[in-house]
Amino acid sequence: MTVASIIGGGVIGGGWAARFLLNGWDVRVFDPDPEAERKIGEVLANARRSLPGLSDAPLPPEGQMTFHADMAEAVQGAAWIQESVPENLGLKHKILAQIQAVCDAGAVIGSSTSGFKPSQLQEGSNAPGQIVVTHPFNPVYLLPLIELVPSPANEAGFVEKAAEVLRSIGCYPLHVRAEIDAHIADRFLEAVWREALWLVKDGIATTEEIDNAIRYGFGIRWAQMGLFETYRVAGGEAGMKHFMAQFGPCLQWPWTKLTDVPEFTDELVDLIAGQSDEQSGAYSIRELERIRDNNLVAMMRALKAQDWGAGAILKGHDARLKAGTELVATAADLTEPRPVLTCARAVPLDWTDYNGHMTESRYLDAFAQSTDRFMELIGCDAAYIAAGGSYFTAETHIRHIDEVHAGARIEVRTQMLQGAGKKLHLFHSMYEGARLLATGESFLLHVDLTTRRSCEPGPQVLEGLALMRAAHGALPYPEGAGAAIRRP
Ligand SMILES: NC(=O)C1=CN([C@@H]2O[C@H](COP(=O)(O)OP(=O)(O)OC[C@H]3O[C@@H](n4cnc5c(N)ncnc54)[C@H](O)[C@@H]3O)[C@@H](O)[C@H]2O)C=CC1
Ligand SMILES: C[N+](C)(C)CC(=O)CC(=O)[O-]
Repeated sequence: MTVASIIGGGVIGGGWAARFLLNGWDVRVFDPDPEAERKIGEVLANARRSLPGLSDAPLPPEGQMTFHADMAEAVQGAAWIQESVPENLGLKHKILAQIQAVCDAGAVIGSSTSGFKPSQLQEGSNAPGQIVVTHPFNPVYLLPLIELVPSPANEAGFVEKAAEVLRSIGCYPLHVRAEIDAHIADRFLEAVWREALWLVKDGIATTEEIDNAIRYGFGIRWAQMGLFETYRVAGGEAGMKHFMAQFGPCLQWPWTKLTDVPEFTDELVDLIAGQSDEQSGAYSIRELERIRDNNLVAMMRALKAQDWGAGAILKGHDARLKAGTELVATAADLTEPRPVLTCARAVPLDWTDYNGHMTESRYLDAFAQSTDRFMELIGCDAAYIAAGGSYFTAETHIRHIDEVHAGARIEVRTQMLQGAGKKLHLFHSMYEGARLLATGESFLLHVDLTTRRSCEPGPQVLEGLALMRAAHGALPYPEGAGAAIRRP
Protein backbone atom coordinates (compact mmCIF):
# COMPACT_ATOMS: atom_id res chain seq x y z
CA MET A 1 0.00 0.00 0.00
CA THR A 2 1.32 3.50 -0.85
CA VAL A 3 1.94 5.73 2.16
CA ALA A 4 1.20 9.45 2.55
CA SER A 5 2.68 11.29 5.49
CA ILE A 6 0.73 14.26 6.87
CA ILE A 7 2.85 16.75 8.80
CA GLY A 8 0.48 19.12 10.60
CA GLY A 9 -3.05 17.77 10.94
CA GLY A 10 -5.19 20.90 11.36
CA VAL A 11 -7.97 22.08 9.04
CA ILE A 12 -5.92 21.46 5.90
CA GLY A 13 -3.75 18.52 7.01
CA GLY A 14 -6.92 16.74 8.20
CA GLY A 15 -8.51 17.28 4.76
CA TRP A 16 -5.43 15.90 2.98
CA ALA A 17 -5.39 12.90 5.34
CA ALA A 18 -9.03 12.16 4.47
CA ARG A 19 -8.49 12.51 0.71
CA PHE A 20 -5.51 10.14 0.66
CA LEU A 21 -7.10 7.64 3.06
CA LEU A 22 -10.42 7.42 1.20
CA ASN A 23 -8.57 6.99 -2.08
CA GLY A 24 -6.88 3.88 -0.72
CA TRP A 25 -3.58 5.22 0.67
CA ASP A 26 -2.18 4.41 4.10
CA VAL A 27 -1.82 7.66 6.03
CA ARG A 28 0.65 8.48 8.81
CA VAL A 29 0.09 11.67 10.79
CA PHE A 30 2.58 13.73 12.80
CA ASP A 31 1.17 16.65 14.82
CA PRO A 32 2.26 17.58 18.38
CA ASP A 33 -1.24 18.85 19.26
CA PRO A 34 -2.69 16.33 21.80
CA GLU A 35 -6.12 17.02 20.25
CA ALA A 36 -4.95 16.22 16.70
CA GLU A 37 -6.40 12.69 16.62
CA ARG A 38 -9.83 13.90 17.76
CA LYS A 39 -9.83 16.82 15.31
CA ILE A 40 -8.78 14.67 12.35
CA GLY A 41 -11.35 12.07 13.40
CA GLU A 42 -14.09 14.70 13.07
CA VAL A 43 -12.86 15.91 9.68
CA LEU A 44 -12.65 12.28 8.55
CA ALA A 45 -16.21 11.59 9.70
CA ASN A 46 -17.41 14.47 7.49
CA ALA A 47 -15.27 13.25 4.59
CA ARG A 48 -16.62 9.69 4.93
CA ARG A 49 -20.21 10.92 4.62
CA SER A 50 -19.55 13.15 1.61
CA LEU A 51 -16.63 11.99 -0.58
CA PRO A 52 -17.82 8.42 -1.33
CA GLY A 53 -21.24 9.97 -2.07
CA LEU A 54 -19.73 12.26 -4.70
CA SER A 55 -18.91 9.50 -7.17
CA ASP A 56 -20.97 6.94 -9.01
CA ALA A 57 -18.04 4.53 -8.89
CA PRO A 58 -17.01 2.93 -5.61
CA LEU A 59 -13.81 4.28 -4.04
CA PRO A 60 -11.05 1.73 -3.40
CA PRO A 61 -10.97 0.14 0.06
CA GLU A 62 -9.85 2.69 2.67
CA GLY A 63 -6.22 2.69 3.73
CA GLN A 64 -5.07 2.63 7.35
CA MET A 65 -4.45 5.77 9.40
CA THR A 66 -1.86 5.88 12.18
CA PHE A 67 -0.64 8.70 14.48
CA HIS A 68 3.04 9.07 15.34
CA ALA A 69 4.82 10.98 18.09
CA ASP A 70 8.10 10.65 16.19
CA MET A 71 8.26 12.50 12.87
CA ALA A 72 10.85 10.11 11.39
CA GLU A 73 8.46 7.19 11.93
CA ALA A 74 5.71 9.07 10.09
CA VAL A 75 7.92 10.06 7.17
CA GLN A 76 10.24 7.13 6.40
CA GLY A 77 9.08 5.10 3.41
CA ALA A 78 6.30 7.55 2.48
CA ALA A 79 5.86 8.27 -1.25
CA TRP A 80 4.14 11.62 -0.56
CA ILE A 81 4.76 13.96 2.37
CA GLN A 82 2.34 16.85 2.81
CA GLU A 83 3.45 19.73 5.02
CA SER A 84 0.49 21.68 6.48
CA VAL A 85 1.93 23.45 9.53
CA PRO A 86 0.97 27.09 10.28
CA GLU A 87 1.81 29.78 7.74
CA ASN A 88 5.16 30.86 9.17
CA LEU A 89 8.26 30.67 6.96
CA GLY A 90 10.69 30.02 9.83
CA LEU A 91 8.57 27.11 11.10
CA LYS A 92 8.16 25.69 7.59
CA HIS A 93 11.96 25.81 7.03
CA LYS A 94 12.54 23.98 10.31
CA ILE A 95 9.94 21.30 9.53
CA LEU A 96 11.10 20.80 5.93
CA ALA A 97 14.69 20.31 7.13
CA GLN A 98 13.52 17.70 9.68
CA ILE A 99 11.51 15.92 6.98
CA GLN A 100 14.40 15.89 4.50
CA ALA A 101 16.79 14.50 7.10
CA VAL A 102 14.79 11.25 7.22
CA CYS A 103 12.54 10.91 4.14
CA ASP A 104 13.14 8.80 1.03
CA ALA A 105 15.04 10.63 -1.71
CA GLY A 106 12.29 9.80 -4.23
CA ALA A 107 9.43 11.12 -2.09
CA VAL A 108 7.45 14.21 -3.10
CA ILE A 109 7.27 16.88 -0.36
CA GLY A 110 4.24 19.06 -1.03
CA SER A 111 3.62 22.22 0.98
CA SER A 112 0.08 23.53 1.54
CA THR A 113 1.33 27.10 1.90
CA SER A 114 -1.22 29.70 0.84
CA GLY A 115 1.30 32.39 0.07
CA PHE A 116 4.99 31.41 0.11
CA LYS A 117 6.78 30.74 -3.14
CA PRO A 118 8.46 27.34 -3.60
CA SER A 119 11.91 28.98 -3.93
CA GLN A 120 11.34 30.58 -0.50
CA LEU A 121 10.51 27.17 1.00
CA GLN A 122 13.53 25.58 -0.72
CA GLU A 123 16.04 28.10 0.74
CA GLY A 124 18.81 26.31 2.65
CA SER A 125 17.75 22.84 1.48
CA ASN A 126 20.29 20.32 0.13
CA ALA A 127 17.64 18.80 -2.10
CA PRO A 128 15.42 21.75 -3.13
CA GLY A 129 14.07 19.85 -6.14
CA GLN A 130 12.11 17.57 -3.79
CA ILE A 131 9.97 20.39 -2.35
CA VAL A 132 7.04 21.83 -4.30
CA VAL A 133 3.95 23.89 -3.44
CA THR A 134 0.72 21.92 -3.59
CA HIS A 135 -1.85 24.47 -2.44
CA PRO A 136 -5.29 22.98 -1.75
CA PHE A 137 -8.73 24.46 -1.09
CA ASN A 138 -10.91 23.77 1.89
CA PRO A 139 -12.48 21.16 2.11
CA VAL A 140 -9.46 19.38 0.65
CA TYR A 141 -11.32 16.05 0.45
CA LEU A 142 -13.98 17.48 -1.91
CA LEU A 143 -12.59 20.39 -3.93
CA PRO A 144 -10.42 19.21 -6.82
CA LEU A 145 -8.16 22.26 -7.29
CA ILE A 146 -4.52 22.00 -6.19
CA GLU A 147 -2.21 24.81 -7.28
CA LEU A 148 0.98 22.95 -8.19
CA VAL A 149 3.73 25.56 -8.07
CA PRO A 150 7.29 24.51 -8.89
CA SER A 151 10.45 26.65 -8.89
CA PRO A 152 13.30 26.31 -11.41
CA ALA A 153 14.85 23.80 -8.95
CA ASN A 154 12.08 21.25 -9.64
CA GLU A 155 12.65 19.04 -12.68
CA ALA A 156 9.84 18.63 -15.20
CA GLY A 157 9.65 14.87 -14.55
CA PHE A 158 9.23 15.46 -10.82
CA VAL A 159 6.42 17.97 -11.43
CA GLU A 160 4.63 15.52 -13.74
CA LYS A 161 5.04 12.73 -11.17
CA ALA A 162 3.47 14.97 -8.51
CA ALA A 163 0.64 15.92 -10.89
CA GLU A 164 -0.09 12.26 -11.64
CA VAL A 165 -0.34 11.37 -7.94
CA LEU A 166 -2.75 14.28 -7.45
CA ARG A 167 -4.90 13.17 -10.40
CA SER A 168 -5.00 9.63 -9.00
CA ILE A 169 -6.67 10.92 -5.83
CA GLY A 170 -9.27 12.92 -7.77
CA CYS A 171 -7.56 16.32 -7.76
CA TYR A 172 -7.05 18.82 -10.56
CA PRO A 173 -3.42 19.99 -10.44
CA LEU A 174 -3.23 23.49 -11.89
CA HIS A 175 0.41 23.94 -12.91
CA VAL A 176 1.31 27.53 -11.94
CA ARG A 177 4.05 28.23 -14.45
CA ALA A 178 5.70 31.22 -12.73
CA GLU A 179 6.04 31.36 -8.96
CA ILE A 180 4.38 34.35 -7.39
CA ASP A 181 3.30 35.35 -3.84
CA ALA A 182 -0.09 33.79 -3.05
CA HIS A 183 -0.13 31.81 -6.35
CA ILE A 184 -3.21 32.46 -8.55
CA ALA A 185 -6.42 31.78 -6.63
CA ASP A 186 -5.46 33.38 -3.32
CA ARG A 187 -4.81 36.64 -5.16
CA PHE A 188 -8.55 36.79 -5.98
CA LEU A 189 -9.62 35.64 -2.55
CA GLU A 190 -7.48 38.30 -0.88
CA ALA A 191 -8.80 41.04 -3.20
CA VAL A 192 -12.42 40.07 -2.55
CA TRP A 193 -11.80 39.72 1.20
CA ARG A 194 -10.16 43.17 1.32
CA GLU A 195 -13.14 44.81 -0.40
CA ALA A 196 -15.57 42.99 1.89
CA LEU A 197 -13.72 44.18 5.01
CA TRP A 198 -14.00 47.76 3.77
CA LEU A 199 -17.73 47.39 3.12
CA VAL A 200 -18.32 46.15 6.69
CA LYS A 201 -15.97 48.70 8.27
CA ASP A 202 -17.61 51.58 6.38
CA GLY A 203 -21.05 50.37 7.49
CA ILE A 204 -22.20 49.77 3.91
CA ALA A 205 -23.14 46.10 4.34
CA THR A 206 -23.22 43.36 6.98
CA THR A 207 -21.35 40.06 6.64
CA GLU A 208 -24.67 38.40 5.72
CA GLU A 209 -25.53 40.97 3.04
CA ILE A 210 -22.10 40.50 1.49
CA ASP A 211 -22.49 36.71 1.50
CA ASN A 212 -25.91 37.09 -0.13
CA ALA A 213 -24.44 39.36 -2.79
CA ILE A 214 -22.03 36.53 -3.65
CA ARG A 215 -24.12 33.38 -3.29
CA TYR A 216 -27.28 34.61 -5.03
CA GLY A 217 -25.46 35.90 -8.07
CA PHE A 218 -21.92 35.93 -9.31
CA GLY A 219 -20.74 33.17 -6.94
CA ILE A 220 -22.92 30.59 -8.69
CA ARG A 221 -21.83 31.96 -12.06
CA TRP A 222 -18.15 31.71 -11.15
CA ALA A 223 -18.57 28.15 -9.89
CA GLN A 224 -19.35 26.93 -13.36
CA MET A 225 -17.62 29.31 -15.81
CA GLY A 226 -15.05 31.29 -13.88
CA LEU A 227 -14.40 34.94 -14.72
CA PHE A 228 -13.38 35.29 -18.36
CA GLU A 229 -15.90 32.88 -19.85
CA THR A 230 -18.63 34.59 -17.82
CA TYR A 231 -17.60 38.02 -19.12
CA ARG A 232 -17.34 36.76 -22.69
CA VAL A 233 -21.00 35.80 -22.48
CA ALA A 234 -21.78 39.16 -20.81
CA GLY A 235 -20.38 40.93 -23.90
CA GLY A 236 -23.36 39.59 -25.85
CA GLU A 237 -22.97 38.72 -29.50
CA ALA A 238 -20.05 41.15 -29.79
CA GLY A 239 -18.20 39.09 -27.15
CA MET A 240 -15.13 39.92 -25.11
CA LYS A 241 -13.91 42.98 -27.05
CA HIS A 242 -17.25 44.70 -26.60
CA PHE A 243 -17.33 43.75 -22.91
CA MET A 244 -13.88 45.25 -22.36
CA ALA A 245 -14.72 48.43 -24.26
CA GLN A 246 -17.86 48.91 -22.20
CA PHE A 247 -16.61 48.07 -18.71
CA GLY A 248 -12.84 48.67 -18.94
CA PRO A 249 -13.14 52.40 -18.21
CA CYS A 250 -14.99 51.61 -14.93
CA LEU A 251 -11.72 50.28 -13.55
CA GLN A 252 -10.49 53.89 -13.50
CA TRP A 253 -13.52 55.02 -11.50
CA PRO A 254 -13.34 54.96 -7.69
CA TRP A 255 -15.17 51.62 -7.41
CA THR A 256 -12.59 49.79 -5.40
CA LYS A 257 -10.29 50.43 -2.46
CA LEU A 258 -7.67 48.57 -4.49
CA THR A 259 -4.76 47.47 -2.33
CA ASP A 260 -5.49 49.45 0.86
CA VAL A 261 -6.11 47.07 3.76
CA PRO A 262 -8.28 48.33 6.63
CA GLU A 263 -6.44 48.40 9.93
CA PHE A 264 -7.24 45.30 12.01
CA THR A 265 -8.33 47.14 15.14
CA ASP A 266 -10.13 45.27 17.96
CA GLU A 267 -13.21 47.25 16.96
CA LEU A 268 -13.15 45.93 13.37
CA VAL A 269 -12.50 42.34 14.47
CA ASP A 270 -15.36 42.51 17.01
CA LEU A 271 -17.67 44.07 14.42
CA ILE A 272 -17.02 41.30 11.89
CA ALA A 273 -17.04 38.47 14.45
CA GLY A 274 -20.27 39.81 16.02
CA GLN A 275 -22.05 40.02 12.67
CA SER A 276 -20.80 36.57 11.75
CA ASP A 277 -22.16 35.16 15.06
CA GLU A 278 -25.51 36.77 14.33
CA GLN A 279 -25.50 35.38 10.79
CA SER A 280 -24.36 31.80 11.45
CA GLY A 281 -23.96 31.31 15.23
CA ALA A 282 -26.99 28.99 15.34
CA TYR A 283 -24.84 26.27 13.75
CA SER A 284 -21.67 24.63 15.09
CA ILE A 285 -18.64 24.65 12.77
CA ARG A 286 -19.07 20.89 12.14
CA GLU A 287 -22.74 21.49 11.20
CA LEU A 288 -21.73 24.29 8.82
CA GLU A 289 -19.11 21.95 7.32
CA ARG A 290 -21.78 19.32 6.70
CA ILE A 291 -24.15 21.86 5.10
CA ARG A 292 -21.26 23.11 2.93
CA ASP A 293 -20.31 19.54 1.95
CA ASN A 294 -23.89 18.60 1.01
CA ASN A 295 -24.13 21.70 -1.19
CA LEU A 296 -20.74 21.10 -2.80
CA VAL A 297 -21.58 17.47 -3.60
CA ALA A 298 -24.94 18.48 -5.09
CA MET A 299 -23.34 21.23 -7.20
CA MET A 300 -20.50 19.06 -8.46
CA ARG A 301 -22.87 16.22 -9.31
CA ALA A 302 -25.09 18.66 -11.23
CA LEU A 303 -22.00 19.85 -13.13
CA LYS A 304 -21.03 16.23 -13.74
CA ALA A 305 -24.34 15.67 -15.51
CA GLN A 306 -23.36 18.60 -17.79
CA ASP A 307 -19.77 17.25 -18.16
CA TRP A 308 -18.58 20.75 -17.29
CA GLY A 309 -16.06 22.43 -14.98
CA ALA A 310 -15.47 20.62 -11.69
CA GLY A 311 -18.10 18.08 -12.85
CA ALA A 312 -15.91 17.09 -15.81
CA ILE A 313 -13.00 16.47 -13.42
CA LEU A 314 -15.28 14.31 -11.28
CA LYS A 315 -16.44 12.38 -14.34
CA GLY A 316 -12.82 11.70 -15.31
CA HIS A 317 -12.00 10.45 -11.80
CA ASP A 318 -15.06 8.17 -11.84
CA ALA A 319 -13.87 6.69 -15.14
CA ARG A 320 -10.44 6.12 -13.60
CA LEU A 321 -11.98 4.43 -10.54
CA LYS A 322 -14.17 2.22 -12.74
CA ALA A 323 -11.20 1.21 -14.88
CA GLY A 324 -9.32 0.20 -11.74
CA THR A 325 -11.99 -2.20 -10.49
CA GLU A 326 -13.59 -5.30 -11.92
CA LEU A 327 -17.05 -3.78 -11.75
CA VAL A 328 -19.49 -5.99 -13.56
CA ALA A 329 -19.73 -9.36 -15.14
CA THR A 330 -18.20 -10.15 -18.48
CA ALA A 331 -19.78 -12.27 -21.20
CA ALA A 332 -17.77 -15.27 -19.89
CA ASP A 333 -19.85 -15.16 -16.68
CA LEU A 334 -22.93 -16.08 -18.72
CA THR A 335 -22.02 -19.73 -18.45
CA GLU A 336 -21.57 -19.80 -14.66
CA PRO A 337 -24.43 -21.36 -12.65
CA ARG A 338 -24.87 -18.36 -10.33
CA PRO A 339 -26.55 -14.93 -10.47
CA VAL A 340 -24.54 -12.45 -12.55
CA LEU A 341 -22.95 -9.30 -11.10
CA THR A 342 -24.74 -6.54 -13.02
CA CYS A 343 -24.05 -3.43 -10.94
CA ALA A 344 -21.30 -2.38 -8.52
CA ARG A 345 -21.39 1.25 -7.52
CA ALA A 346 -21.42 3.78 -4.67
CA VAL A 347 -24.56 5.35 -3.20
CA PRO A 348 -24.17 9.07 -3.96
CA LEU A 349 -25.23 11.65 -1.37
CA ASP A 350 -28.06 12.90 -3.60
CA TRP A 351 -29.56 9.37 -3.66
CA THR A 352 -30.44 9.77 0.03
CA ASP A 353 -33.48 11.46 1.57
CA TYR A 354 -34.93 13.07 4.71
CA ASN A 355 -34.84 9.67 6.46
CA GLY A 356 -31.05 9.61 6.08
CA HIS A 357 -30.91 6.56 3.79
CA MET A 358 -31.11 5.66 0.10
CA THR A 359 -34.43 6.91 -1.22
CA GLU A 360 -36.92 4.51 -2.84
CA SER A 361 -36.76 5.79 -6.42
CA ARG A 362 -33.00 5.13 -6.51
CA TYR A 363 -33.54 1.39 -5.95
CA LEU A 364 -35.36 1.37 -9.25
CA ASP A 365 -32.50 3.42 -10.71
CA ALA A 366 -29.91 0.83 -9.58
CA PHE A 367 -32.08 -2.11 -10.72
CA ALA A 368 -32.64 -0.40 -14.09
CA GLN A 369 -28.85 -0.12 -14.47
CA SER A 370 -28.66 -3.86 -13.75
CA THR A 371 -31.33 -4.64 -16.32
CA ASP A 372 -29.44 -2.54 -18.90
CA ARG A 373 -26.22 -4.42 -18.12
CA PHE A 374 -28.00 -7.78 -18.31
CA MET A 375 -29.51 -6.84 -21.69
CA GLU A 376 -26.03 -5.95 -22.90
CA LEU A 377 -24.65 -9.30 -21.68
CA ILE A 378 -27.22 -11.30 -23.64
CA GLY A 379 -26.45 -9.35 -26.80
CA CYS A 380 -29.03 -6.56 -26.59
CA ASP A 381 -26.27 -3.97 -26.75
CA ALA A 382 -26.11 -0.44 -28.22
CA ALA A 383 -25.61 -1.73 -31.80
CA TYR A 384 -28.53 -4.19 -31.48
CA ILE A 385 -30.78 -1.41 -30.13
CA ALA A 386 -29.67 0.98 -32.90
CA ALA A 387 -30.70 -1.73 -35.38
CA GLY A 388 -34.24 -1.64 -33.96
CA GLY A 389 -34.55 -4.35 -31.29
CA SER A 390 -34.86 -3.76 -27.55
CA TYR A 391 -36.75 -4.66 -24.37
CA PHE A 392 -39.50 -2.68 -22.64
CA THR A 393 -40.18 -3.25 -18.93
CA ALA A 394 -43.81 -4.30 -18.38
CA GLU A 395 -43.83 -4.85 -14.61
CA THR A 396 -41.54 -4.29 -11.60
CA HIS A 397 -41.74 -5.37 -7.96
CA ILE A 398 -39.26 -3.98 -5.41
CA ARG A 399 -38.83 -5.18 -1.82
CA HIS A 400 -36.89 -2.98 0.63
CA ILE A 401 -35.23 -5.29 3.13
CA ASP A 402 -32.51 -3.29 4.92
CA GLU A 403 -31.21 0.29 4.94
CA VAL A 404 -28.19 1.64 3.09
CA HIS A 405 -26.48 5.01 3.48
CA ALA A 406 -24.56 7.55 1.40
CA GLY A 407 -21.14 6.38 0.28
CA ALA A 408 -21.86 2.66 0.70
CA ARG A 409 -20.63 0.28 -1.99
CA ILE A 410 -23.57 -1.69 -3.35
CA GLU A 411 -23.69 -4.66 -5.71
CA VAL A 412 -26.57 -6.14 -7.64
CA ARG A 413 -26.65 -9.79 -8.73
CA THR A 414 -29.19 -10.89 -11.31
CA GLN A 415 -30.86 -14.26 -11.86
CA MET A 416 -32.81 -14.96 -15.04
CA LEU A 417 -36.07 -16.69 -14.12
CA GLN A 418 -37.38 -16.85 -17.67
CA GLY A 419 -35.78 -15.96 -20.98
CA ALA A 420 -37.62 -17.46 -23.91
CA GLY A 421 -39.31 -15.97 -26.95
CA LYS A 422 -40.36 -12.39 -26.25
CA LYS A 423 -40.36 -12.84 -22.49
CA LEU A 424 -37.58 -11.91 -20.08
CA HIS A 425 -38.11 -12.29 -16.33
CA LEU A 426 -35.28 -11.09 -14.06
CA PHE A 427 -34.70 -11.20 -10.32
CA HIS A 428 -32.17 -8.67 -8.98
CA SER A 429 -30.72 -8.87 -5.44
CA MET A 430 -28.92 -5.84 -4.02
CA TYR A 431 -26.21 -6.25 -1.37
CA GLU A 432 -23.83 -4.21 0.74
CA GLY A 433 -21.16 -6.83 1.44
CA ALA A 434 -23.10 -9.92 2.53
CA ARG A 435 -26.12 -7.90 3.70
CA LEU A 436 -29.20 -8.21 1.47
CA LEU A 437 -30.70 -4.72 1.03
CA ALA A 438 -33.43 -5.15 -1.55
CA THR A 439 -34.76 -7.27 -4.36
CA GLY A 440 -36.18 -6.07 -7.67
CA GLU A 441 -38.15 -8.30 -9.99
CA SER A 442 -38.74 -7.20 -13.57
CA PHE A 443 -40.76 -8.61 -16.40
CA LEU A 444 -39.75 -7.37 -19.85
CA LEU A 445 -40.98 -7.87 -23.40
CA HIS A 446 -38.79 -7.81 -26.45
CA VAL A 447 -39.98 -5.12 -28.90
CA ASP A 448 -39.45 -3.89 -32.42
CA LEU A 449 -38.58 -0.21 -31.98
CA THR A 450 -40.05 0.67 -35.37
CA THR A 451 -43.52 -0.85 -34.90
CA ARG A 452 -43.38 -0.42 -31.07
CA ARG A 453 -44.88 -3.93 -30.80
CA SER A 454 -43.55 -7.00 -29.04
CA CYS A 455 -41.71 -9.52 -31.19
CA GLU A 456 -39.20 -12.40 -31.04
CA PRO A 457 -35.58 -11.30 -30.46
CA GLY A 458 -32.95 -11.57 -33.18
CA PRO A 459 -30.53 -14.54 -33.37
CA GLN A 460 -27.79 -12.80 -31.31
CA VAL A 461 -30.10 -12.27 -28.33
CA LEU A 462 -31.70 -15.72 -28.70
CA GLU A 463 -28.21 -17.18 -28.43
CA GLY A 464 -27.44 -15.11 -25.30
CA LEU A 465 -30.72 -16.20 -23.73
CA ALA A 466 -29.95 -19.86 -24.45
CA LEU A 467 -26.57 -19.56 -22.72
CA MET A 468 -28.21 -17.88 -19.75
CA ARG A 469 -30.93 -20.56 -19.53
CA ALA A 470 -28.25 -23.25 -19.45
CA ALA A 471 -26.45 -21.41 -16.61
CA HIS A 472 -29.45 -20.34 -14.51
CA GLY A 473 -32.04 -23.01 -15.38
CA ALA A 474 -31.16 -25.25 -12.41
CA LEU A 475 -30.75 -22.47 -9.82
CA PRO A 476 -33.31 -22.55 -6.97
CA TYR A 477 -36.26 -20.18 -7.37
CA PRO A 478 -35.28 -17.19 -5.19
CA GLU A 479 -37.12 -16.46 -1.96
CA GLY A 480 -39.55 -13.57 -2.55
CA ALA A 481 -39.81 -14.03 -6.30
CA GLY A 482 -43.32 -13.93 -7.75
CA ALA A 483 -44.64 -12.15 -4.64
CA ALA A 484 -46.96 -9.17 -4.48
CA ILE A 485 -48.36 -7.01 -1.68
CA ARG A 486 -51.18 -9.14 -0.27
CA ARG A 487 -54.55 -7.88 0.90
CA PRO A 488 -54.44 -7.46 4.69
N1 LIG B 1 -7.24 27.12 6.40
C1 LIG B 1 -7.30 27.34 5.10
O1 LIG B 1 -8.33 27.77 4.57
C2 LIG B 1 -6.13 27.02 4.21
C3 LIG B 1 -4.84 26.91 4.71
N2 LIG B 1 -3.80 26.58 3.88
C4 LIG B 1 -2.43 26.47 4.38
O2 LIG B 1 -2.29 25.23 5.09
C5 LIG B 1 -1.35 25.37 6.13
C6 LIG B 1 -2.00 24.95 7.44
O3 LIG B 1 -3.12 25.77 7.68
P1 LIG B 1 -4.35 25.28 8.59
O4 LIG B 1 -4.57 23.84 8.44
O5 LIG B 1 -5.45 26.23 8.27
O6 LIG B 1 -3.81 25.59 10.04
P2 LIG B 1 -4.25 24.91 11.42
O7 LIG B 1 -3.85 25.87 12.48
O8 LIG B 1 -5.66 24.46 11.37
O9 LIG B 1 -3.34 23.60 11.50
C7 LIG B 1 -1.95 23.63 11.68
C8 LIG B 1 -1.57 22.34 12.38
O10 LIG B 1 -0.15 22.26 12.43
C9 LIG B 1 0.20 21.70 13.68
N3 LIG B 1 1.58 22.03 14.00
C10 LIG B 1 2.08 23.15 14.58
N4 LIG B 1 3.41 23.02 14.72
C11 LIG B 1 3.77 21.81 14.21
C12 LIG B 1 5.00 21.10 14.08
N5 LIG B 1 6.13 21.62 14.50
N6 LIG B 1 4.96 19.88 13.50
C13 LIG B 1 3.80 19.32 13.07
N7 LIG B 1 2.62 19.96 13.19
C14 LIG B 1 2.60 21.17 13.75
C15 LIG B 1 -0.81 22.31 14.65
O11 LIG B 1 -0.90 21.53 15.84
C16 LIG B 1 -2.09 22.27 13.82
O12 LIG B 1 -2.80 21.07 14.01
C17 LIG B 1 -0.88 26.83 6.10
O13 LIG B 1 0.31 26.91 5.38
C18 LIG B 1 -2.01 27.55 5.36
O14 LIG B 1 -1.58 28.69 4.67
C19 LIG B 1 -4.01 26.26 2.57
C20 LIG B 1 -5.27 26.30 2.03
C21 LIG B 1 -6.41 26.76 2.80
C1 LIG C 1 -7.50 32.22 3.49
N1 LIG C 1 -6.54 31.32 2.80
C2 LIG C 1 -5.53 32.18 2.21
C3 LIG C 1 -5.95 30.45 3.81
C4 LIG C 1 -7.33 30.59 1.80
C5 LIG C 1 -6.65 29.53 1.01
O1 LIG C 1 -5.43 29.39 1.00
C6 LIG C 1 -7.44 28.66 0.10
C7 LIG C 1 -8.89 28.39 0.47
O2 LIG C 1 -9.24 27.24 0.75
O3 LIG C 1 -9.70 29.32 0.47
